[in-house]
Amino acid sequence: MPDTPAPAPAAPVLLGNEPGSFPHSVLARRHPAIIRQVREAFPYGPGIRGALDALLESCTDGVIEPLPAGAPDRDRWLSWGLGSHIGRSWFDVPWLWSESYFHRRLLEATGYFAPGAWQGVDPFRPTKLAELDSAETDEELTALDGLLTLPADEQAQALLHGSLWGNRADLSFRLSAGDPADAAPAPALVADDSAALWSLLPAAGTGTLCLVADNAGRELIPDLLLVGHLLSAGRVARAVLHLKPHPYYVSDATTADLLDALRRLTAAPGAARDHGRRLWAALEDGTLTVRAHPFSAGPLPYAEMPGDLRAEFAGAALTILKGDLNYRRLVGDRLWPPTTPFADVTAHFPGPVAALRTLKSDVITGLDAATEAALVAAEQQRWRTGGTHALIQVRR
Ligand SMILES: O=P(O)(O)OC[C@@]1(O)O[C@H](CO)[C@@H](O)[C@@H]1O
Repeated sequence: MPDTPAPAPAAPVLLGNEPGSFPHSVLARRHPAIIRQVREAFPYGPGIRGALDALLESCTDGVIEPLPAGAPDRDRWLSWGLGSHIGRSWFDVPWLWSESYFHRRLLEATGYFAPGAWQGVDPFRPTKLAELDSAETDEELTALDGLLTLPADEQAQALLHGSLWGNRADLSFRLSAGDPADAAPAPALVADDSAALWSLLPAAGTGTLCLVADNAGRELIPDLLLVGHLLSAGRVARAVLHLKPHPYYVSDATTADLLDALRRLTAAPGAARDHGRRLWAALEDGTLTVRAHPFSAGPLPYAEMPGDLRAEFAGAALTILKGDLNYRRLVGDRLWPPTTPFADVTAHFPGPVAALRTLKSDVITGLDAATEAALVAAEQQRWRTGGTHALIQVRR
């Protein structure tokens, strides 16, 4: 008999086929709303409008269809399971897969991948730029001046929280989220391993930080500020920023969004401009590098990441995964009992890993029983999806 008990069986993978569930509402309501938003973003001609209508029909009442024969990433999607999902309802395959393929098909419909006039045009750019140019962004940048007088540790903690709560700025989420006035009372932070996080980023650190970004605009800016601070404070020697290779989940950050954010910072007054200039210089001298790995916009959990990405994360002093979707991919997009240890479900990850996430889907692990009970008592299960709670979880 083995000394250690067998690991608990994995929890069920989330599907979108249960009416009334959050995943079902995303497929049935949020995706059609995203198609409507894209239809209005640009004066697309009849061909693209027709393709968007066809996608709407397919994703609500139809089945998953193959990619066109000439699609540049057709083989990659086949290796990600497309072959076994063709002909099935979007609601009956893993929710994570279904959402990811929806966003891939949406870009296809706008002509993003095919040679032609619309190739490479991000249908979400107008909303991303509006957010970047907003008065809220001005306020957040101005607030940086006030940080300068704080002791270094407090600055670091404030920038960590800025990056964490920046994850609320998710444009797809706003298409279906309730009024912020519905926001629930505390505990806002349902898990806080920030002490463990800082212990992995000591002063005079010689390691590399990987930050896997989530949304552009008001999330990417605080992510950049955090990365810039960790570099200039000497907690890491190098940083790698992982972005999406193409527009994804409405507001996910691409290289173009990084450049927009840097322009915004360097054009701002005060401390924001200094941060922007330091980040610019770090990119130029290679202490900050950027990746856009295809797997970052893939439909699979991180347990199935390819070897090159695994090797990169294995070599990092810490990998920070931002946002709800990265969390789902990290822990497997399963309906775990909330007290399932975070260390158990992230044991597959090749190096120290931290999740910074506001809660916007049912998936959750690593809560203590008292916290779960308090959340359920206050809000039933709404705390899981409302975006009003957040977590910092770390596995060394
Ligand atoms: O990863 P993010 O930007 O924090 O959140 C992505 C998100 O809005 O999309 C999914 C539903 O489409 C949910 O998991 C989550 O609410």
